[in-house]
Amino acid sequence: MLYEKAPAKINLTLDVLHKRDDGFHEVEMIMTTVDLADRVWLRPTHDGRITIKVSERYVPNDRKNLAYQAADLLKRKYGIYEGVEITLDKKIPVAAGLAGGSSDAAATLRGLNRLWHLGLSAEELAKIGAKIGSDVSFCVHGGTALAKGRGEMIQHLPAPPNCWVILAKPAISVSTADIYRNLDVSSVQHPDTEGMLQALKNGDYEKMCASLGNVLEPITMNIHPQVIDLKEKMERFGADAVLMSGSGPTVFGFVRQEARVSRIYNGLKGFCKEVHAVRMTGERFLLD
Ligand SMILES: C[C@](O)(CO)[C@H](O)COP(=O)(O)OP(=O)(O)OC[C@H]1O[C@@H](n2ccc(N)nc2=O)[C@H](O)[C@@H]1O
Ligand SMILES: Nc1ncnc2c1ncn2[C@@H]1O[C@H](COP(=O)(O)OP(=O)(O)OP(=O)(O)O)[C@@H](O)[C@H]1O
Repeated sequence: MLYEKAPAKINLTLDVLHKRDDGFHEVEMIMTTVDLADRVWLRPTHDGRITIKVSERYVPNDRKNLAYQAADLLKRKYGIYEGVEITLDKKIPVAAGLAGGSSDAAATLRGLNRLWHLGLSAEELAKIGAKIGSDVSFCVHGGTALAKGRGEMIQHLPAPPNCWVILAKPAISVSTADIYRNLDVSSVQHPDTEGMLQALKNGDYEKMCASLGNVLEPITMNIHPQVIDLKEKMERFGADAVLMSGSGPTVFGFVRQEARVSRIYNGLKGFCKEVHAVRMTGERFLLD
């Protein structure tokens, strides 16, 4: 039995440059991993099958599961006869904008690379991962990165300055495809990606807070006003800066002062079931 950690990501910036001919959007976004992680166990079996065990009600346990797709891709590509039982212990909220499914798929790729002795590099795994979803390539590497293209072109960046991150997910589900579909590319307010790159390079907390931006935020807020409400509450409770992650609906807030963390956490817990206080790990997966 082999274990892999599958951490969530947040978007420090998310910009859309244009809509491509293949229907996807050309993005430019800065992502970083946080220490809220699913746990993935891989057990070799002799029946040649891929099986998924997961207790979360809303997570599929068949080929719709992104971890299944990851195993299936590797198995076919490298002609593996062995089977594998994949057990997912979900800690990352589902359909939250935190790349939970993508990270499970990425962890499965890293784990099966070890279990099946494939000897693939992180770059090779990330390329395979891109076939499953746009966020999988980043999740294979983890850490902090600028992602371009559909999300699969990765440039590594320094870890963000140290602070607390409060994550809060309203009890609604958001379809990423719907949000992109509702985006009018000609009218987006582009975030300050350059400012964020400088903030990371210089370890500048204030500049990081000032440079947060996500072009999908107003789209999701328009459809789900609960996200506006949550962002306002987090700001009022004392977060230094607040933004929606990915296509939402999770909202995250940065806080440096320890005393404020519990105030914000407890304040939000009153009306939001899924609240977490985490750190940005900056931890990158280096494969040998
Ligand atoms: C919102 C983000 O999570 C930010 O990190 C990603 O851009 C989306 O990543 P993801 O959920 O892995 O996305 P995918 O599963 O590849 O695509 C879901 C849907 O989102 C839309 N999509 C996604 C990525 C992209 N660059 N342009 C798009 O238009 C497409 O309609 C696609 O059918
Ligand atoms: N391993 C998995 N964990 C969670 N959901 C999964 C998984 N595999 C497939 N899914 C499906 O994917 C949908 C989106 O879940 P996920 O948690 O990956 O969304 P997300 O955090 O919004 O992802 P992203 O930020 O990449 O857009 C779920 O509703 C579920 O049906």
